[in-house]
Amino acid sequence: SCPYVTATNEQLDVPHILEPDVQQLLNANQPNETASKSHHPWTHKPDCFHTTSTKVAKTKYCVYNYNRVKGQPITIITTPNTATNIIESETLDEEPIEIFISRKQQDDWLEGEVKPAYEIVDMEGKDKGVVATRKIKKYETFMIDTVLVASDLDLDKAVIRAKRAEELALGVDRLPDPSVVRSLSARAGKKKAKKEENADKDAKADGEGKESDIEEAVGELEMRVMRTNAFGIQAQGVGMKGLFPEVSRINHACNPNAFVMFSPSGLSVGIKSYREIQPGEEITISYLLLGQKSTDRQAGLRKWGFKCSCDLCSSPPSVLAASDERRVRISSSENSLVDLWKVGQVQSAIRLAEEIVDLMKEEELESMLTDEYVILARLHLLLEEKNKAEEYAELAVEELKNLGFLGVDEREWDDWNLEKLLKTFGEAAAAMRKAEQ
Ligand SMILES: C[S@@+](CC[C@H](N)C(=O)[O-])C[C@H]1O[C@@H](n2cnc3c(N)ncnc32)[C@H](O)[C@@H]1O
Repeated sequence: SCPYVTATNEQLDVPHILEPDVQQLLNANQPNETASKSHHPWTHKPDCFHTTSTKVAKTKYCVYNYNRVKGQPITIITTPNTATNIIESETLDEEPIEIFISRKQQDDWLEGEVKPAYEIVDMEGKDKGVVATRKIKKYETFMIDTVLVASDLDLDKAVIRAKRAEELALGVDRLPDPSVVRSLSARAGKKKAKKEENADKDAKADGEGKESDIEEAVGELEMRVMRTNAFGIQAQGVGMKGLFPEVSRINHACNPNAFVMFSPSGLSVGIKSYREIQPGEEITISYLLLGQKSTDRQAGLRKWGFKCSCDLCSSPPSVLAASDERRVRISSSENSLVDLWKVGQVQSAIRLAEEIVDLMKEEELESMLTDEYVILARLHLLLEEKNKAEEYAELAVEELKNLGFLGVDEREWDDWNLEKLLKTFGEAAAAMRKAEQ
């Protein structure tokens, strides 16, 4: 299988370099002839419905259920075309473990040599969260998860809410264990607790308190779970909301200790640590692009419907202000750097890039450094300082390896040199090309 993975919460535009390989992988598989004869390979007859909004083109959507050969089942709500693309690419049966961890690690995992790294626990003010049960090494991939419910983003505009809720509920019903989804709802948990409390009271006061148990409309609970716990994914180029049973329990932090990598199909994810994590420490990822200042982060998280209480956001005002100042300086310096480059002030651009590197380190934004290293390599090349350029290229490649962007096969790491790096990379290279024009 394809060893490459991509990430969303990085600044680098890695998917670009990966595209040819991913394409190869997808084209290698022949269309499934039997798919049209019955509802095979789906486990149930797809339940289809149409656009209700007059503002968008009339489109057919269906609820598809599939029991994987390996791994967990999946519900997909999308157009027949997208569903066919997904099933024909055979990505539904990809082996996430082969994508995210090396052969050696796989053997250790399968032989039970690697202890489970985390557990899901109650978390003050955040319902549940994930904490480490052992030391997690820096850059270790310690969690692998596969999407259980995937729902086309276009549905939101195309179909009225009640219909979406009804179809979502049907899709969840058709899973072998619908409670995996339903138990993700914070309110479901509370409602259950309340019910038990009331049952107690009932026993004592003969039926009192029953009125507090108001029934919800069909699918409301599932809609809430998708809103709170699902993440954005891309499957066959289509934007979807994806519900990953375990990853969905990881809370957000603005300075997280872990991050998400997506498999080429977008349907599996690996969670990898940015730094060493101690037993008992909460595992966090960022729901946002890294590097933003606090007001922008809070605005971004409002869409998720919560106010962030992570360590950085709860730090004293002076600490938060200092962090914001550094972050604002990083982004304004990045702009100035491009301007300096444009007018050929290479020395000044280098000084600015070095300053950005220092600021990113101070802000513990090491995962954003690759771009800066690529820029520094290019700038030094302009001054014909080949050795310096190669030094920075090595730093960039090291960072990419650590973050998992170069895949898990160590044999493929060696041919990453300055030339290949500059040819293939990425957002930094594109920005520079623009500046050079
Ligand atoms: C993807 S879920 C994470 C798991 C969730 N705590 C649970 O028990 O299902 C996202 C929700 O967790 C809570 N949450 C996550 N990160 C948070 C943070 N930094 N501060 C406050 N609440 C947070 C919010 O309620 C948010 O809507």
